[in-house]
Amino acid sequence: MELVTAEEMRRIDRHTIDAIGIPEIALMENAGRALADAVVRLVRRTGWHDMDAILLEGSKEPDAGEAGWGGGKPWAVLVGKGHNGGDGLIAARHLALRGVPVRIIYATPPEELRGEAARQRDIAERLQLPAGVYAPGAVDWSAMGGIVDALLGTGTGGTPREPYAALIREANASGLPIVAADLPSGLDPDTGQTADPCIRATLTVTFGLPKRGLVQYPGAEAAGTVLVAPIGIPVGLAAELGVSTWLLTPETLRNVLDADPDAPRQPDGHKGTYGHVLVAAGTRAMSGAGLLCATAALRSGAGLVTWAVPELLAESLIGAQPELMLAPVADGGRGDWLAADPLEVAAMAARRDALVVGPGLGRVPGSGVDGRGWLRRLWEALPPELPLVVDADALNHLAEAGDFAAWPKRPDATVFTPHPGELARLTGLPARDIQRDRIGVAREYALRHGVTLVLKGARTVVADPFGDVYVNPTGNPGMATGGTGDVLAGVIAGLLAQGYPATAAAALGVYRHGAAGDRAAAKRRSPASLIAGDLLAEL
Ligand SMILES: NC(=O)C1=CN([C@@H]2O[C@H](COP(=O)(O)OP(=O)(O)OC[C@H]3O[C@@H](n4cnc5c(N)ncnc54)[C@H](O)[C@@H]3O)[C@@H](O)[C@H]2O)[C@@H](O)CC1
Ligand SMILES: [K+]
Repeated sequence: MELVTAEEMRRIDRHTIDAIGIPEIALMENAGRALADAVVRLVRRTGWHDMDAILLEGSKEPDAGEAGWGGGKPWAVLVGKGHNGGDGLIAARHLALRGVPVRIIYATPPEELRGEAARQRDIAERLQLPAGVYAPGAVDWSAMGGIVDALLGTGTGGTPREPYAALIREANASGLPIVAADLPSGLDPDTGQTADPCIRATLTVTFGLPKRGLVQYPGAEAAGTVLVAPIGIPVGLAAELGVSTWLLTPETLRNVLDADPDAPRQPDGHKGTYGHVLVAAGTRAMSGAGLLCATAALRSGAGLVTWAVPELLAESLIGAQPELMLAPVADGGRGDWLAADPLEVAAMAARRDALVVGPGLGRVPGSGVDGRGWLRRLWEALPPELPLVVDADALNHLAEAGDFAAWPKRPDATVFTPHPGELARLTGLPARDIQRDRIGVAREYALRHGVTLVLKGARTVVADPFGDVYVNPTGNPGMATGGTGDVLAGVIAGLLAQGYPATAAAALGVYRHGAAGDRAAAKRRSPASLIAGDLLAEL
């Protein structure tokens, strides 16, 4: 399923209306009706199984409670002056038709509505649906059962102005369930940034295709549960018009990335069939990072995993995970990576099917060892087609080098897995700016540097070197704990060794890693007690 910007949605709507000839009013009618249908299901508790709209992956099913929402009281339908307001007016009509009482509240004088929205205003008036114009403090919210937010949609620009802002604040403060039309008013549809104020919806019914902002935080939180309602946009039109951002679902993995998440193992396969990973990770203070990474590579299905470690550590790690092979690297008795010869690591890697470098590599501040030179020598000595995952401290070495743009390109086989702090060091942008537009920044970096970029954090973004982006819905806040990144790097390396192309390996890896985290969290009393090692058994 594609994720669209407001501009892309406008292009798709326009094409459907102008080139295909489906009248605008038909799309709007479908939208308003789907919105009403969702509200009726919450009021009547009739369930979601037979609904046309689909629950967006990563969204929880809306909970209508024991009694259903609204307790028989009218629903306040908040109407803005654009087409989003038109959707609200159509929803109000269908709610009334189905026996749910409504009160239309125009944010601005109804004379200001134009086009289709004005036509819906006139229809509502002829049907004598109760309506009034908003005045601050004049709405008795306690008399309402719920709220439909049809104030602002994809035509929003910037922070809601008055009187919208005051109305949004009152709606949020009412404590009533809010169902947003297309997106919560105040949400930036492209980036997921929320204005002050922004509607806090319990449920969002989005029309045609999900907007990017609905799956990126904090927008994902403001949207609540997201239902995607078909409104008559032809299947395949988004792809035809060049949309290149997807929600990472099993269908996306299968149909866009050709990576079947449930692919069976070959009945006659042997350990050689599934590739051999070399893990260069772990140092004296952080041997666990290497162990988690290497074990995760095994759990991802790689046939063989060799864990390279500085020689001094090797003895103490014997038997730590019996399925792993250990490869001590000469370290002059110092137990750290930067004392090891990168050419020796490259030679070891050349005989394997994938290399992951970075977890627990150490930065050795003040050691006098030049981390920048170390990583570049490794990079240049590796066979250019050898699949490579660069994680954690290796990314920091790369950032310190400062001249990565001048390094030789290895576009088909390189995956970087930074969290926002590491990407901040790589790009020189403040982490805050990265978080404000994770999709945009990740896409730009991957395109510019010819790598597959995995930007970690809630709703991990995978960007490939050709401009395609995938947003992962799996995972939970319990996974914000040391070591989960090491597990992810190992999983991706394991998939690379099995022959998945870089982007498919990265996408399948983040999807499975998040799903493993969700299964592990479900088994614990609280997700907060999750530790990285819990993920291994769930992979
Ligand atoms: N174009 C189409 O074919 C369809 C559009 N649909 C609906 O139409 C919406 C888009 O409609 P519009 O493009 O008319 O835009 P909106 O209805 O989102 O909002 C535009 C109106 O809000 C005002 N506005 C913008 N930013 C504001 C701010 N910060 N504070 C206060 N007012 C602000 C504008 O002046 C304009 O009057 C979609 O979100 C969707 O709900 C659906 O009916 C489906 C079909
Ligand atoms: K809205």
